[in-house]
Amino acid sequence: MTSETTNLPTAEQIRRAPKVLLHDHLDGGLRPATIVELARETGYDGLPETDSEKLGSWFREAADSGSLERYLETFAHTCAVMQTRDALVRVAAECAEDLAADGVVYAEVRYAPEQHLEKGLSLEEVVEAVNEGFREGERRARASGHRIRVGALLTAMRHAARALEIAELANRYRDLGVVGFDIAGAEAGYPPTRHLDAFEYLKRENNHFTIHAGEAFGLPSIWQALQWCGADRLGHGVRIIDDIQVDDDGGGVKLGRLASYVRDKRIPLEMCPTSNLQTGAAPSYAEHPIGLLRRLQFRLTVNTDNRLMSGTSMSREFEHLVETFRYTFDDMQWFTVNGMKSAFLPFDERLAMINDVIKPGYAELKSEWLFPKGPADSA
Ligand SMILES: O=c1[nH]cnc2c1ncn2[C@H]1C[C@H](O)[C@@H](CO)O1
Ligand SMILES: [Zn+2]
Repeated sequence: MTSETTNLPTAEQIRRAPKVLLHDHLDGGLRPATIVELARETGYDGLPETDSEKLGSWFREAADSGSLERYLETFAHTCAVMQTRDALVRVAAECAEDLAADGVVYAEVRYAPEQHLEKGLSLEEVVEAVNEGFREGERRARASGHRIRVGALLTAMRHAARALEIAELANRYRDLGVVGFDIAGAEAGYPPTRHLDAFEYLKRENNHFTIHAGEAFGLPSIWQALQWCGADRLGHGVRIIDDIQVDDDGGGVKLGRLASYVRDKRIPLEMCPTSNLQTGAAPSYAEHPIGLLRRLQFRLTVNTDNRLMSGTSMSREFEHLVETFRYTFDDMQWFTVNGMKSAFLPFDERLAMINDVIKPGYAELKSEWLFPKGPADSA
């Protein structure tokens, strides 16, 4: 039987659906073949594998450790091959191309400029190379029939002490390809308040930022990110589940003060399900807090985090969710509109993306069941 209610999105439809991505790391999304080539070109001899297929598997397995700290160790290899202007342009262009081919129409891609200075580039040269790559990738995507816009988020590493400098850099390149700021890296032992000066500076400049919080560490990290630092969004934020009580029979749900605040204020949560399984932040897709948080109507978005380390894509994240929770096109559209509402893009552009790109895209997909494919379609 085919009806709208039983018609779950297929993998092919999920790929064609317009998608919005707010949490994706540039140094976590390289093509394995590109890493191998760049290592050869730049003389980096530290790769654990030089066959691109084996290298891809190595990243997925090494990152699948149950610990954020071990997960983060794998980035030494990607950052090692991203130290020249040409390498950064290439990696950024391929990132935009790959996302567009996967049906992403708007993406905010983050990276830490301070991790790309080993061969003498300045912070400004790093930002300009990445921006150039994104523009090139957008052009190539258009040439192959896809439309995408990519904005950069500049990340400061939370164990380091350059956050204010990176925040100033983000502000200098505002309206020039950089749409906001973030902090990332090991969470335990490095609370966001260590970088309060950077966040206060950005607030004074009316600029936007998200903070990785509530991934490897729980509620105190989320609380600090919101109430001390003033984050616009939370990177992950899955541990907000620790402030929600569910009755044994699953019937009653009680939100604590912090969870209520997050929901009431519509704080966007950048969910990255597969990454959370790898770092141990969630035990399985079925038990991932996204299921409950979606039912409770938190402002949730779906993201990839690190496509290379997690062997994922936006489409694959949605495939897992459709399979696990039987999400429909309406659910997919809800996540996607949430993403667009939460983007660091001017309001008029967000609205136009929602009304002129996202909603028509889902309307088209939702109507396909009415027009079953015939033999002519496979010709
Ligand atoms: O999920 C994450 N949590 C904290 N830090 C992360 C995560 N994914 C990537 N990073 C780090 C490693 C990268 O080198 C850095 C900048 O993209 O951000
Ligand atoms: Zn992340």
